[in-house]
Amino acid sequence: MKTSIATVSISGNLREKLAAIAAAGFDGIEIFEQDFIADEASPREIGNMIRDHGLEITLFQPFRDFEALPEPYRAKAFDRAERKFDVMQELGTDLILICSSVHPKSLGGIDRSAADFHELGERAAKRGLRVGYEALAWGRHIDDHRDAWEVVRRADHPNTGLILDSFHTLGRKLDPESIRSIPGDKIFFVQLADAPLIEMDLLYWSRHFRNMPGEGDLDVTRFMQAVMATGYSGPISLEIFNDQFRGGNTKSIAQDGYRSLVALMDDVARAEPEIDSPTIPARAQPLGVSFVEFASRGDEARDLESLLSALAFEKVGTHLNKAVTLWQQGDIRIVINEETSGHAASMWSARGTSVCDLGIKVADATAATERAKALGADPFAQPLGPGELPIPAIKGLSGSLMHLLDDTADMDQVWSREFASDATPTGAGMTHIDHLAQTMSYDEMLSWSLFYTSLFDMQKSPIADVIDPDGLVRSQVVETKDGALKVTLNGADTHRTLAGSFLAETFGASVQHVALATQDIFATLATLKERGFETLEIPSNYYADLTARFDLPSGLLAQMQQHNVLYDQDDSGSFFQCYAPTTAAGFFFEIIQRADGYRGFGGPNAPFRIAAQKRMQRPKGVPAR
Ligand SMILES: O=C(O)c1ccc(O)c(O)c1
Ligand SMILES: [Mg+2]
Repeated sequence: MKTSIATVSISGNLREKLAAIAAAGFDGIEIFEQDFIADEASPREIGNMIRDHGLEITLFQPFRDFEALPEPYRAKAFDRAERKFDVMQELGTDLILICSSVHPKSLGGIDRSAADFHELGERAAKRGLRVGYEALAWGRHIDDHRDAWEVVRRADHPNTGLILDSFHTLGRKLDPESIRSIPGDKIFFVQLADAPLIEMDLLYWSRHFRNMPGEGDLDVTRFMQAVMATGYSGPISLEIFNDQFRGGNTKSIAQDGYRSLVALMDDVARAEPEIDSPTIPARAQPLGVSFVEFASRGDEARDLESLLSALAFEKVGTHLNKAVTLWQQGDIRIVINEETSGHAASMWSARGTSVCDLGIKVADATAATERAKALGADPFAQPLGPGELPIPAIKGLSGSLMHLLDDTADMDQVWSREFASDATPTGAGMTHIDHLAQTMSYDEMLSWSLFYTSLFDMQKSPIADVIDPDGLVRSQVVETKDGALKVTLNGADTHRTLAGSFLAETFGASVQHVALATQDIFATLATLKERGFETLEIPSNYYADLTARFDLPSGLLAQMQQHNVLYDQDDSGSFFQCYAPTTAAGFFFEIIQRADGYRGFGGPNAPFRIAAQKRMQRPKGVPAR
């Protein structure tokens, strides 16, 4: 099946768009009229340029306000169509999209429209062209794909067909099952878009908020299942009108698009096994975080080591061949990489001390890597030194790296083999990494949530607002059903927020905090206190408010206040959390205890935590700004 994307979906001029679309792996483009009118080359030259990129022009669009007009408008509409046919022949494409009319003079009437489409089909046939009719969700008389199909059916011309667009069907809450009764050969083209569920005017929603399948809340998979059931075999094409994407990174938005299409078609094949069979491995099941690796150097590395020591981590090994050390507590492994060449070195040069690599444990690392590659991720490999194990890795987003580990091929022995370490120090009782918190610019949140949910069997939560004293941060949880891997994505709009200043300090690093789980936070903190560990100070106002919000025993409250522990409670259980001081760049560790199956992340405490961290970062006596 051919993949395609509309040129409106990404930013840049036509040439930049073509390069990015071809590089991402698409077979073709829907060319938007504006995109080629704005270019200085002739339609013929543009057509050749597109083909030189190895791309096909799957569709020319849009053509508006054509059908059911009275004279003299009707004749004019046919003349306009003939002019567009000229352009299409120059460009070298045979299909035009005609969207349902919003013209104030349009008379409507299924048979009137059908007659117009019969005649247009006849004129198109003379030139070897085809016309496709799409119901805009806000069309004046036709706003439902079922009515558009009735027009096409009655037009009864081999060169006139239907165009389906998931947004117009799902955005209007029309049942996509109704597509199953349309003959597949009369569907000339299929456009796909998702969108977040927000109550607003349909036209405005469609033109500004569409996003890639899987990034929003519409059931695009079910829509596509119905399309495939008809026997449709034409291109599947993304048509995404989105303000962020129009201003985003051309290359990475195109890559997101390709990733979303591959994941969608895999979902469709798995949901409709009678129609298609999957061709790529299923989403990988993450089993947890195997390691977090920091790129660091010199004094910065010593500072990080002091922080880890204060948190009762032990240095349990040094790498066979490299300037890399392993720090451990329970099942938590922190790797400090001070190599002067390779990935960590370049990350350190660009970003200073920051997380440069994540190890994710999965059931089958080879299958997970295969899936990642099929979704467009680049595999990553560095030359292996003597005694080193080949562990598959992929490049993530924004320069990040992810290793995928399983228990085969001796991968579980990497620590003993490469670091001569079999120790499992208990330290202060922290057992495993509960979650990772990634910071990014707000614009990158969709890319990251798609990255995780398309590669792994993980679900995303709705986006929540977190109030920073200096701005808003948007936060979203991406996690497995069983909670084995939990990642929070935090999107910053301004550099003045804590998250935003971390991004600026580290030039786009991603993991800003790592949450470490303990079964008994007070025992852990008592041990850490003996080692001179100091937690982030929480003001007494917070504890006064806790007393008002929850019915807590006074002994517990005093204990929390003594250790600067924050508390949350909901239907799922209760939660204790406390924070280590932030590093110079703004990275920090959090220590948490979940009780009675609490599933949240202490969201209500975030504004107080952020305010406290900002106070701690600011030298005393210096005003905020
Ligand atoms: O917003 C529009 O006008 C518009 C134009 C062409 C399309 O294919 C579409 O889905 C919407
Ligand atoms: Mg459309």
